[in-house]
Amino acid sequence: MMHIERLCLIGVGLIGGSWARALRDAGAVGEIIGCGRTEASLQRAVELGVIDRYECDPAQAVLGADMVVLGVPLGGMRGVLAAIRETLAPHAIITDVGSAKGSVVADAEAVFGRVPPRFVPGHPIAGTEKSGVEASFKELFRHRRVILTPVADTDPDAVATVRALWEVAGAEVVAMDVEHHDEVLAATSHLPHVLAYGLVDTLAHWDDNREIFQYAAGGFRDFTRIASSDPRMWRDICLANREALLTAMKRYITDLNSLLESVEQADGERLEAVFDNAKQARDHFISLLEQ
Ligand SMILES: NC(=O)C1=CN([C@@H]2O[C@H](COP(=O)(O)OP(=O)(O)OC[C@H]3O[C@@H](n4cnc5c(N)ncnc54)[C@H](O)[C@@H]3O)[C@@H](O)[C@H]2O)C=CC1
Ligand SMILES: O=C(O)C(=O)Cc1ccc(O)cc1
Repeated sequence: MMHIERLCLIGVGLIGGSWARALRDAGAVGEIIGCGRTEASLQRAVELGVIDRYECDPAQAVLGADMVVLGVPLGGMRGVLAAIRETLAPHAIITDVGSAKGSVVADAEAVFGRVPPRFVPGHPIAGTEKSGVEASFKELFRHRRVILTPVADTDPDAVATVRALWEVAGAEVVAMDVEHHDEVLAATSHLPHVLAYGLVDTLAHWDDNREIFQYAAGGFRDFTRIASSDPRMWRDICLANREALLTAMKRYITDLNSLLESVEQADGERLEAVFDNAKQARDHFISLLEQ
């Protein structure tokens, strides 16, 4: 099995913490050094056994590391890369878990002049609406997909190592190009989060006493769970994947306007046709997920 002697995790939260737990559980790592902004949460990560020790300065944290995982929000990636540039070991593999990939690739280019060959951009398509190391758990990536988006110069050995470490955590790894990743995720993840936040915000403005929320059924709860996600993280994702998100939002608005027309015109046939098509598409993809 793949073994990493010293792993440095910068940003010890839900995603980085869950991966660290899974790697440790499988015996795939020797030592895990954490790094973050708040000492109290790093201390907690040590108590939980997620990391062995921590450093508050990223430049110190990466010293001697064979692998560096960037588990910070997208808005923090560039600063962290700049901070570790001088002290990173030449053989070290770097990867990240950010929800958009074009922005991380641009950050690496800005800091290093080009994407370093041993930098493997990655994105686990798994998570929850919770944040922080307390919410992390080792099974998070089991039977979930992880997308790696290597660029032309990325070292195939580094890709193979990152792939093997996700597989240790139970994930299924696929490779995709950066632009395609950002378009697909804008449609399937970033747009739904914007819609959930937007809907809850609209209803909250509508009724300042929040009375209507008392009468919300299960469907409302299902639809809006993701509006409990971390607002700063989602601000960063929307800004990082602006172009693709804009395209997805415009498409959705066009279709929503057409639904509005159907309601306005009391066009039951058209409403039913849209709902029927949506139900078939969803039932199909859910059945694929459950296979
Ligand atoms: N939450 C989710 O469901 C998923 C999140 N992601 C991505 O994973 C990354 C991390 O997300 P989570 O683990 O959910 O967040 P989190 O909030 O649980 O963890 C992030 C950690 O990074 C630390 N941090 C923030 N800025 C930092 C900086 N400049 N330097 C060092 N540490 C810093 C925070 O204190 C926190 O401990 C984000 O880029 C996000 O887009 C990817 C897949 C799923
Ligand atoms: O909470 C949920 O269901 C999510 O959708 C989690 C999630 C958040 C961000 C990602 O980039 C990937 C997955």
